[in-house]
Amino acid sequence: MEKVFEVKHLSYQIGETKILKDINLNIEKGKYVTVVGPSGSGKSTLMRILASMISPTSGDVLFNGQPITSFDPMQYRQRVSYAFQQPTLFGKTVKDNLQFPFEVRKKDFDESLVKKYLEMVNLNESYITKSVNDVSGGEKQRIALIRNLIFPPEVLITDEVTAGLDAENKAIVHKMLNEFNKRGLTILRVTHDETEIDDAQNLITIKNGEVANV
Ligand SMILES: Nc1ncnc2c1ncn2[C@@H]1O[C@H](COP(=O)(O)OP(=O)(O)OP(=O)(O)O)[C@@H](O)[C@H]1O
Repeated sequence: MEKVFEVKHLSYQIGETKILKDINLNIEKGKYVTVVGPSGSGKSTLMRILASMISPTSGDVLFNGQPITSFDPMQYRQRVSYAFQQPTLFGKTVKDNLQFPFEVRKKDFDESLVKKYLEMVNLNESYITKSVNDVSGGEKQRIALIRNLIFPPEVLITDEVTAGLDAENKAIVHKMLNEFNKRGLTILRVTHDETEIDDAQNLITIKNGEVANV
């Protein structure tokens, strides 16, 4: 199997505090990997490193066989997309957010495509013109998620993106992500959700900054 990520002897520390300790792991292309572990164990830190938002103190991360440091950050972000634990919407309207993926790619806004994505996460087309102040936390999460997917990346990292959703909307997000995964998207999902953990095909457990299983 082809590896999308190879993590070798990766450590991360802040001052004297060791947050990640000698992490070694491979992520295979096309997998749906679930990352679990106690609060504060280092899951988000590891995901932020894979998303190239922070650099490890030591060790290497290869993306498609190349060090992630060798990629242009803007290009890398289009290939490896990170959906935050607490998403923020920027600008004034939902449209400002969903236009952004087109702007960074210098493409014309495609309203019908955006409407299709909104529908996928159970939001009707009227959301396009809504003010960012008038959408709920769970709606924000779903809008931020589709912002990551309008132009599908090669890898999607989701950090507890279903945490604030009710059962119906959780199921909708699961279905959407499963479909993207079936079409080839590699997904790394951080979660504390028992159902998501029970359903997981590939589990990575992080404990005290270390991989507890591979
Ligand atoms: N910028 C920072 N400065 C100081 N400590 C930090 C920083 N970032 C993370 N930490 C610490 O590193 C440890 C790991 O944090 P991290 O967010 O990676 O954990 P997590 O496993 O994702 O937790 P949770 O499940 O609660 O989201 C925690 O003890 C946290 O307090």
